[in-house]
Amino acid sequence: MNQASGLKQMLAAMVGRPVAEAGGGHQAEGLRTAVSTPRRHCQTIAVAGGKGGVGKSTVAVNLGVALAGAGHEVMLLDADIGLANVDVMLGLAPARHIGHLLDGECTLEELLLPAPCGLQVVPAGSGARRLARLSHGELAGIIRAFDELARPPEYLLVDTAAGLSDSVTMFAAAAAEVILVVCDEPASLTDAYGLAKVLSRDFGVRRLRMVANMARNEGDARLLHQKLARVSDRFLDVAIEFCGWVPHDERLRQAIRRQAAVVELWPSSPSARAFKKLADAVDKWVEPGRAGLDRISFFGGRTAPVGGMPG
Ligand SMILES: Nc1ncnc2c1ncn2[C@@H]1O[C@H](COP(=O)(O)OP(=O)(O)OP(=O)(O)O)[C@@H](O)[C@H]1O
Repeated sequence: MNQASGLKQMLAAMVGRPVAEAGGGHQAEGLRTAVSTPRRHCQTIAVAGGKGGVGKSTVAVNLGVALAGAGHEVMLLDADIGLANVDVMLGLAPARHIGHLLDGECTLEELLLPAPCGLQVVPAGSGARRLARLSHGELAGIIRAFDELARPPEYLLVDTAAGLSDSVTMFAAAAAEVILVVCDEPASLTDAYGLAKVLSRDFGVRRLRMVANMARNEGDARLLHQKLARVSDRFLDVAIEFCGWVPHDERLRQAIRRQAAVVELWPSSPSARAFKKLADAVDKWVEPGRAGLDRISFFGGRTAPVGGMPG
């Protein structure tokens, strides 16, 4: 079995199964989970983009703080495992990280770090080579751990790594929604297209959202979206919807240097206003197909593909 079909079968095998039956691989067996109680609906949104440096973590952090500031319960999983930066961006000092969860040394709830406006962060851990090379079973174990939260949040944001690794595709495919963060650079567009291609072709994802980051104005942001959507409409079986834009903003850089969310530090700055608008838009997303879902599942009702992995 090649690696890709192993991943695909892992996803297919896990849809809808209780944790005990998930078969997430022996590496994930050490996961300790908290006692679960009845759960509420949770919207899971992966923030991805393919290319490094386009602003994925910036969008994930500030969207998270904006949603939390609007009164929602929000968790942010730093899924750039092994190269954590959400905790650094928010000036948090995690004592434990995902590696401890995988080793069965703590529950997911014990990992949660309080961040501004009530946001809760699941830190990724940094500098351990082992964390950068997690197996499918371990990645699946992380995803399944959220099913067992005693108190699921309203929103779970997942900040994915750069590239097209299994970790990126698995976390993105497991989320109910994926935001592609794109900026006006050829490599950002081609990498976002590459990710859209893998998610649609190999994981059956039929809708993605796009946020234009570091745009000059809404017109430019929409043009960028049109460039991506035109190609994806022609060659891929996935709709890429425009869902907002964030201007290039020096205040945002200053906030990052101060290890704070611009939304909290300078709420009236252009980027903070854009993040609040984005949070409003996200809060209006309707999920008719998934209405009534009563548990956190990255899989959120999306079926994984069956049969052979396309070449
Ligand atoms: N709208 C913006 N205005 C100004 N600077 C920005 C904006 N968005 C992001 N940046 C800057 O771009 C840099 C990269 O951002 P960020 O770390 O969020 O990217 P990333 O896509 O998560 O990168 P990686 O994949 O390497 O983790 C940061 O220094 C950040 O300050």
